[in-house]
Amino acid sequence: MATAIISGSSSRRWRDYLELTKPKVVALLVLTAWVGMVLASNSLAPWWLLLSATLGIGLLSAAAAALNHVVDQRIDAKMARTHSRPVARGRISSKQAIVFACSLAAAGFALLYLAVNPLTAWLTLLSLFGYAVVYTMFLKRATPQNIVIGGLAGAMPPLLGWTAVTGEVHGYALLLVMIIFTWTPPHFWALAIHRRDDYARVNMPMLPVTHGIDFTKSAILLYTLLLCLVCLLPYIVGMTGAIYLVGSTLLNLRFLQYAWKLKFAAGSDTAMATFKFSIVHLMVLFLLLLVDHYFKVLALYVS
Ligand code: HEM
Ligand SMILES: CC(C)=CCC/C(C)=C/CC/C(C)=C/COP(=O)(O)OP(=O)(O)O
Repeated sequence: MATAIISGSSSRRWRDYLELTKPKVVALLVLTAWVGMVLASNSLAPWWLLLSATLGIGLLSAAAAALNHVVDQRIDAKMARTHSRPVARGRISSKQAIVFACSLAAAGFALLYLAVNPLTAWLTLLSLFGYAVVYTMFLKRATPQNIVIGGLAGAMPPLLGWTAVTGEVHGYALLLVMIIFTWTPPHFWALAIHRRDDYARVNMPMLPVTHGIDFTKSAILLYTLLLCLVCLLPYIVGMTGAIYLVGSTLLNLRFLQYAWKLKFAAGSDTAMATFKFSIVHLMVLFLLLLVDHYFKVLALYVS
């Protein structure tokens, strides 16, 4: 009985620490970093480099997410979506969460610096700073453009993956960053429409609170259109081939359909459905980039 209680509570604790790291978000961030690593070269980098870069970028992203839980604990406690988070509820103290985040960050930075390269280590640390400090502590509370500007931190991983393999910043990697940067507003504002009252209650100046739901729907539609154009760029500059072009166009048309419905024929669940689709969209888009790349490399070997 006692063992069951102890193991029950230690597994709860373990899950609380895992929750601090926003594992699903970090998983998608790491996937986009992987795409940067793979597309950076026609041959696969050594396995130890890929592993160190994946772990390092993942650890620093997880640390950034944990710091966000500490900074936001008061507002998290008041919002329905976040009220049961471990720091907001007091199951993990601020001090414990900070020690946890700093340990992850130190391990991730050391791994990147020593096993990958200093450029990647510093750029990843800058992304952590951009999210945990610039976005969470300042922008989020200051302007409805918070997630547009702050979105740059979350858009960085493809560039981090690219520099991990090549040691330099390349225009192609910046195109991948631009894709995530333009994807972020429709991704977040769709959720913010659904959760508008939550954000209003804690005085967060999110776009649906400051400019209304109708304005936000127009902004989502316009950013989704912009995203369709930005997604064409990798094909136009010769970075990707026909598989990517066809696949990304189909995905973007579907995203556009969601955004159109949200603006002109929304039901009570359309905003949430759009938010959920945004995640599938980005994941499939980046998997498509991988598939397209492997076909391109295969064609090179065959010819
Ligand atoms: C400033 C930029 C961003 C903002 C403000 C934002 C906001 C959010 C919010 C509020 C949620 C809901 C979380 C929850 O319910 O616990 C969420 C979920 C999610 N976001 Fe973002 N996001 C951003 C960027 C990104 C990026 C860059 C990625 C990945 C590349 C991403 C991937 C995800 C995923 C996978 C989920 C689902 C998490 C789950 O179901 O637990 N987000 N996002
Ligand atoms: C090193 C590196 C690449 C850092 C990026 C880290 C990171 C976790 C980016 C994702 C962005 C995100 C989940 C924003 C939501 O924050 P929020 O506070 O608006 O959402 P919440 O209310 O759910 O906490």
